[in-house]
Amino acid sequence: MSDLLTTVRASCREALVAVKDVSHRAPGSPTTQALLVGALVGFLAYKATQKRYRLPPGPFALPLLGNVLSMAGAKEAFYVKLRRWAKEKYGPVITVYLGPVLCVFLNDTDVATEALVKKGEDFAGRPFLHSMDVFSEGSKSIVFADYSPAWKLQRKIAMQALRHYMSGKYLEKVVHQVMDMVCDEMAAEPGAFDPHLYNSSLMFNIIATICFGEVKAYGDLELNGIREMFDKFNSEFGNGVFEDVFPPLRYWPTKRYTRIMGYLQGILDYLYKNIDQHRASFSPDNIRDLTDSILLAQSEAAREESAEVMAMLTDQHVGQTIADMFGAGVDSSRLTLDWALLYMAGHPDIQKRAQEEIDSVTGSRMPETGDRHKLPFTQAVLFETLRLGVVLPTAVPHKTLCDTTVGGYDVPKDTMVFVNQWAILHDPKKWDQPEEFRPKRFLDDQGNLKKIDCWTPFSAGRRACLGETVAKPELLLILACLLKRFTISLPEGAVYDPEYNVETGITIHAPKPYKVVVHKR
Ligand code: HEM
Repeated sequence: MSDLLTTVRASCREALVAVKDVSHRAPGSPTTQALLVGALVGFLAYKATQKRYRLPPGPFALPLLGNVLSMAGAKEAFYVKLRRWAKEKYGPVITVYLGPVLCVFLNDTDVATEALVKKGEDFAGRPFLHSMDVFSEGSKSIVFADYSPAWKLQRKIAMQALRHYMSGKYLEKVVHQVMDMVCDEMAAEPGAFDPHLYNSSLMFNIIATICFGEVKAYGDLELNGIREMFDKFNSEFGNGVFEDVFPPLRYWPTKRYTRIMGYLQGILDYLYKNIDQHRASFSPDNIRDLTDSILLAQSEAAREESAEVMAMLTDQHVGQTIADMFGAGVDSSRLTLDWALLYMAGHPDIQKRAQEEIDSVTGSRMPETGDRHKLPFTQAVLFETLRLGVVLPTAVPHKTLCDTTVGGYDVPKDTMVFVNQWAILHDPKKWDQPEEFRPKRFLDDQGNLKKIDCWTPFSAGRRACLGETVAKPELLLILACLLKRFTISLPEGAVYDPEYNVETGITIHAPKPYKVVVHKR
């Protein structure tokens, strides 16, 4: 490894000398120079790495851009292209260069399980991404922190708080309150409408109430502002930002990057305003919500733990834990609801069967969290939605913590590793007719829910979704309440088109905008 570092360092020196020379003779804009430095350093590091390791196969990488041009294109998302490459050319483990950065994509269940479960610790890191490091105030969030004692402690505390405040009767009360408001607004729609806005309002309000304790009115201006910033972030971030893969660009950022960081700063300002208000009125004898619960954990640790532990639980760690609830919890859940409503509108027979099941269990009352195990078919509808509409198609990137292997190939330490969840959950070898919406695949002959090992929308291993155990009951309750109140259909004459929106890049798998009509039941 030290040989490799020496080679890379020498290559970097050569690259810098070369760039100085180029810029001396043909001075360009700082951005051009930054790109040249990044490209040359990356190319030489690429050559050095290739010699040393038996890397997984992959497409030819251009010196300047790696494979980023393959990510562009209006027809096919990159994760779909990768599955095609895996089948036609390279097999399930593929090397791709995002600019100069070496990345490995895992495109089937077997190699993903080998990496995430069997060699869990080798693959448990998170890569350094400049944009996310700025947003997470130095990688102090659970999602973006590297594998470390600080991350473990933060994850443990957040899990305890989530179990308390995002489950059982508390969750049910919040969901019922928010759903009543949002469903009334939906019912007042005179005709067909895009449900995304309602699903977004619903999820932002639920998470904000769980975190900050107060249900906001429908159309609350502050929450709407935050929702808009999330939407703008999603529509601009797409396949990521150049600043993450070409370090010199960070000193001369692009306008898009500056806009994206502006949205993220707006979100942080909102969160810190609420957290500061909680701190000012905090009392350990009156824990009001999830934020208070995390503040309590922090104050208890301050009494009992060493300075070393407290350095892992600063005010910024607390703020970033709340940011995780919004960042990781809201988008995934609201997009899952977007897919669910589309599938329901496109499959009236399946919707009717779920409604019959819900009615038979709940009678004249609204569904409750305790009904969960009596609703296997409705749960199967949710599981199939999470499979087919896999909202985080490449999950969150991992990083190798040591030199390791997967699928018989070498993966050097510090490699960025993506798990192609979309390919795994659409794999024809594991799923019969994977493009079909068929909840029955999750039921056994007696109609009971069955466990399917390759169903991994929440990923697996050490970095698996922290929110899985709360997201499933929460989304089931929301879906059951929606189907109890409404029958959802496509507008007259509309054609069912469950296609994904290719413009959202590799980070998000969302349906193309569509409209529905709701009929009160
Ligand atoms: C439809 C709902 C959801 C889906 C499909 C989903 C999926 C995922 C996936 C695929 C990951 C990446 C795992 C990996 O790196 O291998 C993740 C991470 C994470 N999720 Fe979720 N998630 C959902 C809801 C939630 C909710 C409601 C919360 C919390 C309120 C949450 C909190 C987190 C956190 C904190 C992480 C980072 C875990 C870590 O790095 O240790 N998620 N989620």
